[in-house]
Amino acid sequence: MGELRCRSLKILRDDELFVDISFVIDRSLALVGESGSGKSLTLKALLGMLPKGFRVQMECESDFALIRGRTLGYVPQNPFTALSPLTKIEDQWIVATEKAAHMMEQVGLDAELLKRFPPELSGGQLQRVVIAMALASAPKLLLLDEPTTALDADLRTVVVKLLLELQRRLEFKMLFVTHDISTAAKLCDEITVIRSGKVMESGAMERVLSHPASEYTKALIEANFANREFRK
Ligand SMILES: Nc1ncnc2c1ncn2[C@@H]1O[C@H](COP(=O)(O)OP(=O)(O)OP(=O)(O)O)[C@@H](O)[C@H]1O
Repeated sequence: MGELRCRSLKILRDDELFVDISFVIDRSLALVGESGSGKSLTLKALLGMLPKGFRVQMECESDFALIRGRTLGYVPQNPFTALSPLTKIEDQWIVATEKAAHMMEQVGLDAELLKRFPPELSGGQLQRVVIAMALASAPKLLLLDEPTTALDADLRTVVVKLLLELQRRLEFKMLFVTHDISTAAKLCDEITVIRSGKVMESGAMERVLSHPASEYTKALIEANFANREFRK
């Protein structure tokens, strides 16, 4: 599968330009930036889910079309709010329902959990359910919106390991949107740093983390790794 190359992705509302970036996703790209930098808008633009009043101008090339629920899987930010608490999980499974039990097993869950209501599952289990749902249509690209920030550090590590293992098995690309550089570093090969809707720098994860080209990236890395056990 070839790369997804977005030479230009612009998001506007009236004449105001919110996002104006370019990026390439080969295997896995982390789009990193502070709150309000335009990460969620970018994901929503790719998914065709921009809020009312916003429009996108996109020049992207890939050997697959971008279709939500088919070639694009989406893992939202918070597993606790992603599903309705009052409906059994099996009744919230919309795409590829025949694969629900199989996908639950793929993410290491007992298919019996499909019969439960979301509040009867732990945060980690819920996150796995949401990932299983997103992968049920065998997407070419999985879009992840800070999927681990609502989880504690141990669970975050488990989810990252699971995603890497699933990627090896199922061969999808990942676009991981986050302000958490340490998790991004564990999950992605490459990184694009954005600020106020503009690219500050991009490149191989290791290179950018060890030799950031911009002061902004340097500060972001330092803030991120302060009080962390990472870099061991
Ligand atoms: N529905 C909306 N209406 C008006 N402005 C919006 C809307 N959604 C986003 N914005 C604005 O667009 C900019 C980018 O927002 P976006 O949600 O993409 O940021 P983000 O990088 O995902 O932030 P966070 O990490 O806090 O989720 C911000 O200035 C935000 O205020």
